[in-house]
Amino acid sequence: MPTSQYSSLKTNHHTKNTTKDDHNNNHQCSIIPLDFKSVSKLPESHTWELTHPNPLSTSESESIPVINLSDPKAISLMRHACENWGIFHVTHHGVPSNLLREVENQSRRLFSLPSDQKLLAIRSLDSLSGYGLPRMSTFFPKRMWSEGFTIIESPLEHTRKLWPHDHHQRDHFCNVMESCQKEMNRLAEHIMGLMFGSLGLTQQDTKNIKPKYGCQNSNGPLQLNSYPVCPDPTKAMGLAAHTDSSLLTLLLQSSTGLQVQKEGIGWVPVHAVEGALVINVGDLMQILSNGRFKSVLHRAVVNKTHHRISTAYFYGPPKDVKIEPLIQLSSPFPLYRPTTWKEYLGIKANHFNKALELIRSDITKAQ
Ligand SMILES: C=C1C[C@]23C[C@H]1CC[C@H]2[C@@]12CCC[C@@](C)(C(=O)O1)[C@H]2[C@@H]3C(=O)O
Ligand SMILES: O=C(O)CCC(=O)C(=O)O
Ligand SMILES: [Fe+2]
Repeated sequence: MPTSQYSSLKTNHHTKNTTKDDHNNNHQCSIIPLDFKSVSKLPESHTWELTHPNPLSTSESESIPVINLSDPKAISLMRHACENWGIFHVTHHGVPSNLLREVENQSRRLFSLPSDQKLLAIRSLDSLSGYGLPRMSTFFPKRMWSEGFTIIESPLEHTRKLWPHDHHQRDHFCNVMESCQKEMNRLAEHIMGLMFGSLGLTQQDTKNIKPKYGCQNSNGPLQLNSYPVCPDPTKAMGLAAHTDSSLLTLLLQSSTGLQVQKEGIGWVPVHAVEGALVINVGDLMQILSNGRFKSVLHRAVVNKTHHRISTAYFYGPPKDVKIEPLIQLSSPFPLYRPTTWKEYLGIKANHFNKALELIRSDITKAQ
């Protein structure tokens, strides 16, 4: 197992005034998902005080843009989508549909294992990979109605624990997820190129910038999310509102459940579009574009009738690469100071939604 570039990150925001035991208990509670099959009523621990009424139904002009990547207008549509929404669908993306179907099948297979078997692959205190509740769970008093499996670089370490004897299943799962990482990485790099174009960078600028991000990270983090059928969806939360730390996130959702916050409107559903992938702008892209592209606040809701699965690929720079506002976009001054993805994940682990604010450059704080 290669040492992960993120493995030294620790979450220590909840250690104040607690003993080591409290800390471990607290952490265990915030990492171990419920055995969803064993409950028929929404437990108090999973009942959120703020109920979330159905989002506004969207009229044509308010729905998330769908961009056909083979359309010559894709670049200008992308600029509009990134400035106004921070999220869009892409079609004609080149990722084989049978691979996407198989990613979902394999993910269902993993999450339908008995709870005690899944717990063999539980994420450890100081690592990002493995089975468990979303990492941001410690920031919320209530538990989310979901479980996740995070793959950092390779799924092998954890799948060995899930399927110790079934080599065939394990190899198949790993092959499918690794192909998914490769395909998603290729697509993310293509979309990054289009985004640079849409920010007004010349082809030469793009050529100079791209090698900084590319290649080394061809198997970036993959997050499998599972949202089991919920007895009382209006009082539960699948994944609480957050932005992603990545440059871009590529999401496969085969049924609707994702919602985004739109200024002046509220929560807008991102309907599943057959064959499409959802692309959202992450915090590092907001930094790189000097605030032109907004990292979008989003959440996932649950439902009463079907077990929803989603898969997110987080595209970001290699570990030592500093991300800072592009010089071409930094007039009159850069809004953010340079940071690496690794450093930023550490800040996010401690300060969650305040992380972006914390790396605003001194010059803007002095204003
Ligand atoms: C590379 C990443 C990106 C992570 C951390 C790490 C692995 C898991 C990702 C998520 C997935 C769920 C939402 C989020 C907010 C979370 O809690 O874990 C994400 C977080 C981030 O985008 O910051
Ligand atoms: O399940 C979804 O639609 C959203 C998943 C997500 O936001 C994430 O994994 O970061
Ligand atoms: Fe997300």
